[in-house]
Amino acid sequence: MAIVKNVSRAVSQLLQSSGCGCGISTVPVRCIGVSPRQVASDASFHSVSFSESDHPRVLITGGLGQLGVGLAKLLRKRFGKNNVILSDIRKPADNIFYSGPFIYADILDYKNLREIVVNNRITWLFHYSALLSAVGEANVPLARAVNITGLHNVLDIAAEHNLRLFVPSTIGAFGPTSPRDPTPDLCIQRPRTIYGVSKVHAELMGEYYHYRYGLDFRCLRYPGVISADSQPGGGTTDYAVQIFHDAIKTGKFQCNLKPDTRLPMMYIDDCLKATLEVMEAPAEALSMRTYNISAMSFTPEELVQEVQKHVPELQVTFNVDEVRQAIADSWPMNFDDRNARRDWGWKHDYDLPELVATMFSFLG
Ligand SMILES: NC(=O)c1ccc[n+]([C@@H]2O[C@H](COP(=O)([O-])OP(=O)(O)OC[C@H]3O[C@@H](n4cnc5c(N)ncnc54)[C@H](O)[C@@H]3O)[C@@H](O)[C@H]2O)c1
Ligand SMILES: C[C@@H](O)[C@H](N)C(=O)O
Repeated sequence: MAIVKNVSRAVSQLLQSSGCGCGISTVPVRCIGVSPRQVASDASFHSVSFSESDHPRVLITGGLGQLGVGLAKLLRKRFGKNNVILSDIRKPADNIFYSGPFIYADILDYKNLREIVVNNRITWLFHYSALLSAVGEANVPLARAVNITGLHNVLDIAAEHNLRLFVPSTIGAFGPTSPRDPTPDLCIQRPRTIYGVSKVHAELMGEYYHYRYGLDFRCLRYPGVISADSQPGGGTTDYAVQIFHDAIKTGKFQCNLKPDTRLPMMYIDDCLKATLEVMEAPAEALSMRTYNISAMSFTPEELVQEVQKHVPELQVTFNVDEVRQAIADSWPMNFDDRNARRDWGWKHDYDLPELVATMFSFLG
């Protein structure tokens, strides 16, 4: 009976505690271990287990997708090649395999993931594994497993081993009842895709673990990301990458969204820069744990006009994919990222003309 009273007193203190959550590591409920995997009671609140002068030891999950290889490159430049381990369940191409440490890691295999974290003394984890919006709708059970069960494994391991954890969220975490122009950080979030639902779940679970167990959880809501040297993994914004390849290869592009569908977008370098910056930001600068980030917002029509400045002969037709269109129509048109700009100095480098010029100079 006494234990029950202590627990409920601790829980109510915890729920009443504001923003920073300092001192939560002493809350006795953590020792009792409500977490199925017994989060360690001595986990320090700001979970940096390396000294400030040391480099973090980094693991990237789902690293062979559109964003992971670029992130590994950026982090290796900053922290040293051998301090950044790229992982996935797919086989890496030769150039990736020989560019730095690569390891097999299935995020659904809790023990394997924990072993990797322990054996490699990981201190920072970037959790990129996911099924994106369009492929998620095509395979809901798999999306649920990877995006939700996988996240649970990652959260528990991160809390248990005192990791700083980055989980990307997305414009897809909003839905038709959210304000769309612009979409602020805090508003109604009722997405209608399994991808969006799993990302809202990730935001909430990460923040819950932060306040409850002191997990150093950091999250950015990415816009649609555009890159030249990596292919997107089955999202609604993929058209904005495909157009460049088709313009160069065939001079013909078939767009699967309506010409006036406005969505927030970002060049990959800005996206990865923001990711590193928020991970390096001092904890006291972060008034929130989940931030919108924004750079530009355009429609297929506007993108085509800009692309045609470089490839005037490009022929464009529209063949709307109903699933993707319905998703896009429920997403933000413009993203309000004032909090990121104020708290940790976020600033994008690429607008639409700069992005298009960069893509063409990269793709030749
Ligand atoms: N690319 C974008 O436009 C964008 C926008 C917003 C948010 N994000 C988020 O950023 C992250 C990275 O996105 P991306 O575009 O590189 O995704 P992607 O689809 O290109 O890559 C995801 C990777 O996850 C891997 N994966 C799938 N199941 C796995 C499992 N069981 N264990 C380990 N890995 C597994 C896949 O093999 C794949 O390489 C995702 O979480 C995504 O939601 C991306
Ligand atoms: C926006 C983002 O999360 C992804 N590119 C998708 O379209 O699903």
